[in-house]
Amino acid sequence: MLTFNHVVFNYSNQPVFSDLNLHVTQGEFVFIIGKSGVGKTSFIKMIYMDLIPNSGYVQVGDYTSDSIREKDLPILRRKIGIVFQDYQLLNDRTVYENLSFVLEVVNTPRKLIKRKVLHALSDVGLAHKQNNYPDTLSGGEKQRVAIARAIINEPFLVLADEPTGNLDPETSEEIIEILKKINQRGTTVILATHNYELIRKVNAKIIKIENGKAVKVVVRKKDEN
Ligand SMILES: Nc1ncnc2c1ncn2[C@@H]1O[C@H](COP(=O)(O)OP(=O)(O)OP(=O)(O)O)[C@@H](O)[C@H]1O
Repeated sequence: MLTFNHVVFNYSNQPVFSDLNLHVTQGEFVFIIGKSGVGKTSFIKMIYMDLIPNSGYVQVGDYTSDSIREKDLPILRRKIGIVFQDYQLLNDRTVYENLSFVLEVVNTPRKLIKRKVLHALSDVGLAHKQNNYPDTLSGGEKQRVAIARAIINEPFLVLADEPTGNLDPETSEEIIEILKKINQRGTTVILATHNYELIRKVNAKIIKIENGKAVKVVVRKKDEN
């Protein structure tokens, strides 16, 4: 489903990945950890092919970074849901409109839009806030709207870049629970964080980025003795 094969990546004069290799299969929950500046955001951007390796390749579903065509990028990105630390909601649109917008741009019939928006909002427990504007929501609620937006096109993969970075520990746990629920339906979830507390809360594969490479990590879970 996702492969990084001998990926080398540098910004103009900043080396980031020297030989990154990893494989994720459909349905996995994967944490990408590593200290600040190690390249977690760059890693996520390589998955939706906003960044392309200098050498090696990234394969995502049916697409490979060294052969993907410009016109295929929107098709790939429609199949991937992305959640950011700062939510990236449209503040001049209601919660409903933030979600319906995503479906309108792909010409979804109006009747289906309503059904899908309400379904996605009830998945994150926010159907009752559909007419609110983002600035009337808490940080946790904003992130739940962002997750609803990410899953509305039924992606095979959800990428979350530090999704709990602006949230308190309890709210962070709620966000992780929602992502777990999405994962249990078969959607692959890849979550990048430097919050090592989070990783004890889910039975997940943990990959640490270190010195430009990916290293698998085994962590004892909180509920294990
Ligand atoms: N557009 C850019 N141009 C040049 N260097 C960049 C650019 N974006 C990031 N970098 C550098 O590349 C390295 C990796 O950055 P990246 O944002 O991927 O790390 P990160 O692990 O996500 O960090 P954080 O946890 O602090 O967000 C850092 O040293 C950063 O300064």
